[in-house]
Amino acid sequence: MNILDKIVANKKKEVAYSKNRTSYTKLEESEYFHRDVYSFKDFLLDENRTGIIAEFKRKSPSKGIINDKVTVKEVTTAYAAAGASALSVLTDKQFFMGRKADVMRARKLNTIPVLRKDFMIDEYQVIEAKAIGADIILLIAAILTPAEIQTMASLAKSLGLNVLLEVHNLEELERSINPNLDAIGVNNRNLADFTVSVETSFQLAKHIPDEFLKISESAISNTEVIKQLKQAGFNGFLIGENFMKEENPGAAIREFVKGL
Ligand SMILES: O=P(O)(O)OC[C@@H](O)[C@@H](O)c1c[nH]c2ccccc12
Repeated sequence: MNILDKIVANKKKEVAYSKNRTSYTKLEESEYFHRDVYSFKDFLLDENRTGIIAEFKRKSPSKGIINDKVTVKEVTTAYAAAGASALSVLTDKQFFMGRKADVMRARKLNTIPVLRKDFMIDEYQVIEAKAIGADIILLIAAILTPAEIQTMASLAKSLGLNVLLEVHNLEELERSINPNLDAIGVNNRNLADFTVSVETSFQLAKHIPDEFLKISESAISNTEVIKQLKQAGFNGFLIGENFMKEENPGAAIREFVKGL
């Protein structure tokens, strides 16, 4: 079994457990369920912001522990203050050391969009994303059928959430695209074997229709690449490790944005 299969197998169990523990009714009673959602597009295209979607990630299957010493509060507020257009917060526990409470905390402390970063396989998680305060959900083409993407994306839209579809190649892009998506993210990391190449973004850019926001995800470690990605038509840049690997991720993003 490759890592993605393991993650999905574990996620199925986790979702079954959550469904048992917290009913749909309970989720809909959450204080965050009834609220205005921040528009991903407005913040990404805001000239006063950087287009960076800055990620809070303690651990990953490819790198192991990245940083388990910092708090959601210090990191996410520093990201936002440095001009991040959105925050990405991992909620997968087993493989990324994330928690749903991390999204709730990021939501409470910040006034920019929050992406719930997880492996969505069930509509329950979409409702849950809204209930914990997320504005954006991630749908990963590699683990979902086109029909599942369609169903989860339209549910998300009906709740006012923004939808980011993640693809890794042209085949995934072509089979998965549908009008309920707001943004297409090209993952430069192959989730099945962890190899990384920003070339993936450059290659796929021209195949993404202009009505969607274009995001380049993973392995972005310098501002030169961002300039090139902008030239190629990208509006957003999802960066995790490059900031999180530092003792002070807030200082790292502040330094980084000076180069933009
Ligand atoms: O830490 P990086 O290389 O900057 O990557 C961030 C982000 O793109 C990566 O964490 C990611 C992209 N797609 C995902 C799907 C699930 C979990 C994590 C991810």
